[in-house]
Amino acid sequence: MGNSFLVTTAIPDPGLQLLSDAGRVTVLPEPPDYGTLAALCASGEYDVVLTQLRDVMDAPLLADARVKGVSNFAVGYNNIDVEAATRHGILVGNTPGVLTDATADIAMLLILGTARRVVEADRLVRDGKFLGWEPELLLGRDVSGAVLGLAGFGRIARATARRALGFGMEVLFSPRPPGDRPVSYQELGEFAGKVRQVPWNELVARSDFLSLHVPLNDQTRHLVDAEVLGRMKPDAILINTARGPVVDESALAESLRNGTIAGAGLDVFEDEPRLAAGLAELPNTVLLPHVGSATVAVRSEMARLSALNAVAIAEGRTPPHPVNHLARA
Ligand SMILES: NC(=O)C1=CN([C@@H]2O[C@H](COP(=O)(O)OP(=O)(O)OC[C@H]3O[C@@H](n4cnc5c(N)ncnc54)[C@H](O)[C@@H]3O)[C@@H](O)[C@H]2O)C=CC1
Ligand SMILES: O=CC(=O)O
Repeated sequence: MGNSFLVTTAIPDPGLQLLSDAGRVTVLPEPPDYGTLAALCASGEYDVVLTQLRDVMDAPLLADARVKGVSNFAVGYNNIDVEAATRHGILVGNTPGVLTDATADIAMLLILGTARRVVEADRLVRDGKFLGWEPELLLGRDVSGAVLGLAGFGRIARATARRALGFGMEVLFSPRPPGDRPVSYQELGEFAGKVRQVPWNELVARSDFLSLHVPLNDQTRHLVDAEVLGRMKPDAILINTARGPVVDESALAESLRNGTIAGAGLDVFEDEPRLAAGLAELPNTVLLPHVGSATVAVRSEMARLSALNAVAIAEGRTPPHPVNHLARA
């Protein structure tokens, strides 16, 4: 019972129970700012810190941290400098898989919601402006037959492809944009013959819906910038459930304003919780507050995985979902 865990924000059951079965647990009353988190990590009082994706664990913080590990309550770990963690002998864990379907549901919801103008339609009814069926009221666009372009072809992209095929969409993908990586027939698995790999430039030019499913890192930051937006079809819609900074959000707002592209469905923002100037006023957007994994069952599974990672690290074992590996002494 010598283990000690720092939890930066309370997590659902059974996470805290699993941690307290294995040691002493400190849950911070409110999300810590950078300085507070750095001081707590440097205090030597905690074996493992259980972080949220807004907790910045950068190289200077990790250099001074006296912890064995960081367990991130998320599959994405762009908030952690993993290279620095490895250098300082700090293990990192994440929560892959359990949130794949829920996040793909949100990608599909954004595709349907932008295509069928759901926010505008809802507002019209609530504003008392629905005066009865009209032949040309709020005409949207068809999803069936439209081309869905997937940037990335990992877990969430594949789950989105599965849904899109069910809706009769044509699915193209580019596995590691902006570069290329051939995906073998074998690797395509259930998708062989159903989806097609194309180079990034072709994906951008051909997609009616371009949906982003890459992690945020140095190669993917601003993957979609003004130049890429300018090469999309004027009636195309951008969907982002990955990370905000994968898109240059100011350039996106401008492109939506001036009709370079037709719409955007966003679950993530470049500087959360702030939005780029003007984005919230644009009617051709569906904007969600980063709720890709937000179901009761999924958050509970994420809590379980992040706690299991934390306990394993504290006890000197390899976590069930490691992001890095340390060289053996
Ligand atoms: N909106 C939300 O609430 C959620 C957002 N996410 C985001 O979705 C991302 C994808 O999650 P998964 O599909 O589970 O990940 P994954 O690791 O299964 O798939 C990532 C894909 O991106 C590709 N990729 C392209 N460029 C890359 C690069 N430069 N470096 C590394 N990989 C590159 C990989 O090859 C792979 O096909 C997460 O990293 C996270 O940022 C994940 C869960 C919920
Ligand atoms: O954005 C959420 C994640 O799990 O990553």
